[in-house]
Parts: sequence; C-alpha cells; structure tokens
Amino acid sequence: MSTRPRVLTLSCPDRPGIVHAVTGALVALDANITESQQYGDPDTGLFCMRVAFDATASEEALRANLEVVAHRFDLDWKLSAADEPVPTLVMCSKQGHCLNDLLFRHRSGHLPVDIRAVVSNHTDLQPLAQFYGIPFVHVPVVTGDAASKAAGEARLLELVAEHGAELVVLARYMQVLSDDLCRSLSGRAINIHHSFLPSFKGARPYHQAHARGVKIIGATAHYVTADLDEGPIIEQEIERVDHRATASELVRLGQDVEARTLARAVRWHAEQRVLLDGNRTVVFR
Ligand SMILES: Nc1nc2c(c(=O)[nH]1)N[C@@H](CN(C=O)c1ccc(C(=O)N[C@@H](CCC(=O)O)C(=O)O)cc1)CN2
Repeated sequence: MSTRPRVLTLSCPDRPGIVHAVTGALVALDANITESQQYGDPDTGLFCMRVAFDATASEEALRANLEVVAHRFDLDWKLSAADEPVPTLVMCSKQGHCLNDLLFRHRSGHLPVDIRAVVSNHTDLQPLAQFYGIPFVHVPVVTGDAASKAAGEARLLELVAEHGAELVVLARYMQVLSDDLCRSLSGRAINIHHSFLPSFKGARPYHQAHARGVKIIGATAHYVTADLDEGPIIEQEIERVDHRATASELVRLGQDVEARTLARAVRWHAEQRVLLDGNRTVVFR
C-alpha cells in the first residue's frame, strides 16, 4: 500500500501522558512522525497538538486506534490528508489587492487550497477571476436591505454546499455577515481586517489611524465571528509610517501588508496549523 501524508490535530484538557498515548497509537500502525508540536496553555488548561506523519495504514485503522486515545483523554481531534488542497471560496467586494495576491499564489502552487469560485457583491473583479480561470459568482447585496442581505447569504451557503467548500476567505469583502451565517461558518471563515487589531475596528481603519497620528499601521487576519473584527486572531503584520503619509498613502502602503498577512493565515489554516483556544489561536507554524 502507498504511504500517505496526514495531519492529526487535537485539543483536550491538559494532563500527563497525552503525547505518549497519541504517538504510541500512531507508531503501533507503523506511522512515521515527521513533525510534532504541542502546547499546554497554563491559563486555560487546554492542551493542543499537531502531528504530521506518513502512514500506509488505512484511514479506518488510524481512526480506530485514535478513537481509543480520544476516549481516554477526551480529545477534540481531526485527522486530515495532507496532500489534498482545501476546497475554498474567496469573497471580495471592490478592492482587488488581496484577491489578486491569493489567486497568484494559488496559481503558483504556493497555497494548499483549491479555489472553487470567487464570490462578490460587485462585478468589478470579475475580469481578475476570469484571468485566472476561476468561476466568478456575482451575489449582489443592497446595503441596509435585510431581505437582500438574507438572500445573498442564502446564495453563499448554496455555493458552499455546491463546491464542498471547507474554507471561506473574506478578501476585503465589505459586508457584515449575519450571526446565523457566522455560526454556519464558525472556524472556517477568515477575514483580513486592515488594521492592527484591536485598534481601529470597523470601517475605514486607515482614516481612523491617520486621524490618530499613528507611527505604525497593520493588518490582522482573523476568524469571522458575530462580533465584528473580534474573532480569534490568526496572523498580524505591521509597517512603520510617519507624519508625511496621507490617509490615502496609508491605504496604499497597507495593501501589501494585508495581502501577505491573509496569505499566511490561509496557508496555515489549510495546513491545519491553527487551533482554537477560546478566543485566541495556537499557531504551529
Ligand atoms: N460578522 C462579521 N462580518 C464581517 C466581519 C466580522 O468580523 N464579522 N469582518 C468584516 C470585514 N470588515 C472589516 O474588516 C468590515 C466590512 C464591512 C463593514 C461595514 O460596515 N459594512 C456595511 C456595508 C458597507 C458597504 O456597503 O460598502 C454593512 O455591512 O452594512 C465593516 C467592517 C466582513 N464581515
């Protein structure tokens, strides 16, 4: 039988013996562990672990062995194939810098995702998706019109189901998602906010920052939750600025920071490197 690369991620109440039990269950099936990281949070008592391994054993055999450990240690666990790109939808509005970056990295084979479609509430970025040969779906949303927003979100969920999307990336998508949609996409919707959160939440953060006279701007990639821009932070990056930069120049300077930050967050999520620890993340980079 051929060897397949896999990734096991888990979290559980911390106690002695977890690593020994988990690695023992894998080695008992001749798995070769290629990467192993773990962290015990002293504040929450949560233990997180990520194990990458090669195994010829069947998925069923691996799961059977791991179920025994899961029962003993009350694991919340996930076993993934490491050689299958994650089916993904990318959502955008009118700003194309993050979408462009993701599509280029995807085309270059540098992102372990399978971008099934670009979904937008505007048509401005349809040519960009077409250039990369990615289906573009226009889902208009009239701001302030509840029926329009509900219909748009229903269409998005249809697209998630149609494409088997396991990840939704908000690449400067400028509509607030409803609480219900956030629940449906919990832990699998990533947004890029164009500020170094928790500073400057909400709309026009660069203009807020310019008015405050900041000397650093930044970007934050986070999971989407019902609390706007409050979701668990996955990755952040900053850039120095000074008094000479206008608000428009901050917007321009921030674009590359946003794109790099989002790309790292998407890659780490797709590689199963991000685990949730309450409203924080543990990132096994
Ligand atoms: N439920 C959530 N939805 C969204 C989040 C989130 O964290 N939770 N992140 C935002 C992105 N975002 C800032 O990064 C943001 C987007 C949109 C708005 C906003 O006020 N939008 C208006 C419409 C604006 C327009 O039509 O141009 C609105 O939805 O009424 C604020 C912040 C993505 N969604």
